[in-house]
Amino acid sequence: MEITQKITGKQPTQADLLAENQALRARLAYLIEQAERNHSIMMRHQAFDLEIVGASSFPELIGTIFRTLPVISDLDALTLTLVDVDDDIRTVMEKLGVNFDDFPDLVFVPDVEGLGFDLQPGQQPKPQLGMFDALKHARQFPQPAVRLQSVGVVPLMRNKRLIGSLNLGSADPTRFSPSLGTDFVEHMASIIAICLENVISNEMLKYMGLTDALTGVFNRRYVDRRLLEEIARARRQAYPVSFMYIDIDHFKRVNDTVGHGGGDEVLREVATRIKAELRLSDALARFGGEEFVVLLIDADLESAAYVAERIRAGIAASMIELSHGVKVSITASVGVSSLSQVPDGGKPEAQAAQLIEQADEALYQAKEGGRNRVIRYAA
Ligand SMILES: Nc1nc2c(ncn2[C@@H]2O[C@H](COP(=O)(O)OP(=O)(O)OP(=O)(O)O)[C@@H](O)[C@H]2O)c(=O)[nH]1
Repeated sequence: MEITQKITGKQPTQADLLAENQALRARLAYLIEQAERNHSIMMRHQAFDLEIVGASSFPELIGTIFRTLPVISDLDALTLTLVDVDDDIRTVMEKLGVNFDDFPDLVFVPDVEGLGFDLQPGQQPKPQLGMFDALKHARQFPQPAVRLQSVGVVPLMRNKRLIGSLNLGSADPTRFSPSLGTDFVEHMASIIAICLENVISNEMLKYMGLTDALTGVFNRRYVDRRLLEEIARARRQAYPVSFMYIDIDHFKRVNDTVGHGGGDEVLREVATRIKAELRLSDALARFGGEEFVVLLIDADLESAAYVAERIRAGIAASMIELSHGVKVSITASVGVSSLSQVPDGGKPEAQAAQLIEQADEALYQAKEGGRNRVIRYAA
């Protein structure tokens, strides 16, 4: 009101006051709307933060990020790049059953240079906001669904270590401009980085607890647990489950000839040869010593024995060359059993024990029968 008076030098009319009042009301309504929108964005981001903090596995976390963040942040593209030295993350996750085909927007690079930040010694990389450049951003956005115009590539840092980048894309050219403040995206990236590091560490621990350190295949704990799950599932869905006991013949002699280190190399090679004959759904484990077991899903005794024969032949097919050049000839005996041979009814624990016992019994017969052979359990 005062302003109107000063400028014009005359008393405002009622119409002036009304117009001004209306303008102020409109401005107020706009500000309220803005505040409500910001509040709603904040609430959605808070809910998102809670959701990702609560994720208990790698696929759950990645799935939540890809599903939720583009919606609450109104993005046309969202991808995540992770530094994966020596493919460790990928290998472990695949072992734990993660299917990376489910996450086409998850990109791995072998080193921090692959992230494309301008890395200066002693300085933390900064978010890069600006126009989309198909050449420069091809790695971050391998297959954008829409024509991107502007992007934000935000570093993911943990304890001053660059672990990846969060890549935000928009079809709006003004969305990510270099002059835009980066506090918000940096905050978001820091929470995502913490969650990623936690979940990856947990998955690594889980993996170590379920695998055999020497050969990298599963251990007994894993098979015991998986067997119970599969027996329960096989009962519900009525598909066959079979089990195989594989024992290297005269392994003591191998150790005596090539030493314990040489014996370890043989164990690793045997694991590789067994794996080459298996399907992704089968589980290979080392039960300790020179014994391996395989849990075959959706395979009856007949087909399990067929796979067992291929494994036996694969182990015996060629000599194993050790790192110091010595070659050793190896054979293995195999016992096979199938859940269909286990009496129905009983508890899954009892059925699992019986399935293992029957394969062990068949293995014993294979050894007795002269080794280097496959025997099916016969009641
Ligand atoms: N190198 C190596 N040897 C192992 C490991 N665990 C067990 N062994 C050896 O595996 C051998 C198993 O020997 P036995 O159980 O007597 O059986 P075998 O000599 O394979 O004879 P058959 O099974 O009857 O054909 C022993 O010499 C163990 O020391 C391991 O992790 N590394």
